[in-house]
Amino acid sequence: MARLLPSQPPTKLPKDTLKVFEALKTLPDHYFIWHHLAPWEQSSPDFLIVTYDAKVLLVKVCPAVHADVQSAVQMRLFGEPVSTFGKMETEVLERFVEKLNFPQGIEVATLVLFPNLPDARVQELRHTFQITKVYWAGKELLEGREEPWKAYFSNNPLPPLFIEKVRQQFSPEIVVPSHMTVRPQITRRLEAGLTDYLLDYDQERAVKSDLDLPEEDESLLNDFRLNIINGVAGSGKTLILIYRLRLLYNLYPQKRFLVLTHNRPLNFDMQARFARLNGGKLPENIEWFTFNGWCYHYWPRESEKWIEPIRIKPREQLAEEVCRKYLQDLPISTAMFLSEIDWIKDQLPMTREEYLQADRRGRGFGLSAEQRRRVFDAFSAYQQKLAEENLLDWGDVPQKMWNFLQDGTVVPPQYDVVMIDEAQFFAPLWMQIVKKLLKPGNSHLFIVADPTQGFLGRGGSWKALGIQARGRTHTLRKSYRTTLEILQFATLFYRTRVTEDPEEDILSPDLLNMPNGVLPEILLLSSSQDEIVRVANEVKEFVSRGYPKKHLLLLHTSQQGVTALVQAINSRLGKDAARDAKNDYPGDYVRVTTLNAGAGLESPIVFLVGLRELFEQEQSLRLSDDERETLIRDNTRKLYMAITRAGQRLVLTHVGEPPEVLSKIQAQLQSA
Ligand SMILES: Nc1ncnc2c1ncn2[C@@H]1O[C@H](COP(=O)(O)OP(=O)(O)OP(=O)(O)O)[C@@H](O)[C@H]1O
Repeated sequence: MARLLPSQPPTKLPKDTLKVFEALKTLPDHYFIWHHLAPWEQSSPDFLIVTYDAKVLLVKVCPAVHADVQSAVQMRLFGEPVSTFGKMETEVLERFVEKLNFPQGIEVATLVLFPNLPDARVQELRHTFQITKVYWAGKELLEGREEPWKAYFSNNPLPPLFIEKVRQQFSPEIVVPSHMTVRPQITRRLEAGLTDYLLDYDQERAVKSDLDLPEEDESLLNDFRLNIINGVAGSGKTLILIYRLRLLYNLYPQKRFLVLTHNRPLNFDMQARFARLNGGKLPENIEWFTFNGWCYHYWPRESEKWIEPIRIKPREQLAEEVCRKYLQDLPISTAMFLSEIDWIKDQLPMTREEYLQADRRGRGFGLSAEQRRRVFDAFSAYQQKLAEENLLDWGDVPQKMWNFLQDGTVVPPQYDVVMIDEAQFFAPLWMQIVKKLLKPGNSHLFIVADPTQGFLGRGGSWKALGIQARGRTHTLRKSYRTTLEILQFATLFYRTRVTEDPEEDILSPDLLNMPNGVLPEILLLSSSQDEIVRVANEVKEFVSRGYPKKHLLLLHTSQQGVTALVQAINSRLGKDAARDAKNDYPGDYVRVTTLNAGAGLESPIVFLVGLRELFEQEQSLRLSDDERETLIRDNTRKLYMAITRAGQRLVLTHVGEPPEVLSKIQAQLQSA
């Protein structure tokens, strides 16, 4: 069967186009066929067909029936202007080819297809109307045989760059303009006048599968339609989400959309990217939130006041106090206790009994039945203390929201489409809440994630998130963001430090054909102050060499570090030369943010700063073996994510001797 994209038409097609659609499907599988989609470009051929030997045919369907022909011929006989019979379709094809502006000798064949008329009649008319370049064909072509089609393709194969140009013009919905990508330009392409890229075939499939949104009265068999994209860092997941959103929004402009992320900088970044694709506009029926931001927005303030969640330090103190009182004699540190609190709050609200029975696999440390009882008592005491002081954890926000949804205090909007980026950071409870936001019976849930960057560290999996991923998942292994050196560095770093992973969710990148670049650089500094000064100077140097400020992204392990970096850069380059990416849309400034908030961002040049803090924690003598292992795994995922933010240059800074693993990997890459 031919490969057709999309494999199902998204909207109700005119019956004749649908007939052609179905007939094209029956061609053999070495035919690649695209159906015109971009709703903002009405006047286009309906189908683009490319054979395995690079021959190309553009097809426009003409719905004319016998009666139209009769009147057209009569009009002609009486010397009246000929009706639009077949003419409009022919002109669309001619204009398309003209716009391609190919040099002489490079030809693209074109065909108007008449599914309601016999071929003999169609040829007669073509002759009468003196059509020369564009072929016309009648309904016999739809009988499902390959042979008759062959006659309409041009004789010579089209060189690949020309095929790409045809595809760019035919499918604007998958064009990646140069300002939307960090992928380097290739001279050969530039010489051919190609500055933009296209989504690759797998990406395009991910954008275009299951685009149909049923009408209100047509329910899907399941609650909602699910699509998951699992992809390595930089494989275009965010891009795919945005492109799919643009398509769906244009196909169904009245529907209600929700885009959720885990962190604020990514949320701003996505809105900016979408606006750029959408003529600078952010439509009102698309809502953009971080998950917590959504809860904040829909919080029922009239029944329960919003309380600003407790900050990290006082939270640790509170947990330490409780730990000392309830868990002192057990090998459970404050960090473990806090992690257990987070885990409990990530699940649907749990009673004591449910916690004692809960499946804690993948948590990194085991607890006996007695220890569980004690931990739950400590947890209850912790909750009690929070309540007494009128405080709240971030983890309580979704817990409360769940209850509000259950008892009807909050009646949430019902979205037709919910899209989640960086879903690896979503907790099971968040997913349960998301499911409640989907319009029952006819909605879409589209999820993109890179498990390597996230959730396995929290003991998660799609299953644990309540998501039936089987058969609904697309996998993307090719990274477009970064260089071979940077991706190899990230992969080696990951593999050296995390050896035993439940392999099912780990994705190995496809390193073939990746562009080369410089090796990641490791700067060693003598103090944290030196580190800030050095990085600020390096930034100044890049800017003075002409690099745009927005091409620099700095990720620091701590919020204080972020503030110090912003100040140091601004004192060198002027007010607002650097800003915390958590608070703003991307602009012409150096983005600085915490390592955690860096997920989903990217930049040609990336600095990772304050790494000592991260590695030092791992050496702490207070950690049990289990805890150390968990921490190493979490830090590794975090750093893997951070390293893969870089497009072309990566600089890591470390105060004092770097951990062996960094020097080892660098040496390994240098000798390769
Ligand atoms: N086919 C493509 N052609 C050109 N550029 C591409 C293509 N696919 C992706 N890109 C670019 O590669 C970069 C990475 O894409 P994106 O941010 O969507 O990846 P991601 O999978 O979401 O990454 P991560 O999970 O690491 O944040 C972006 O600059 C994007 O525009």
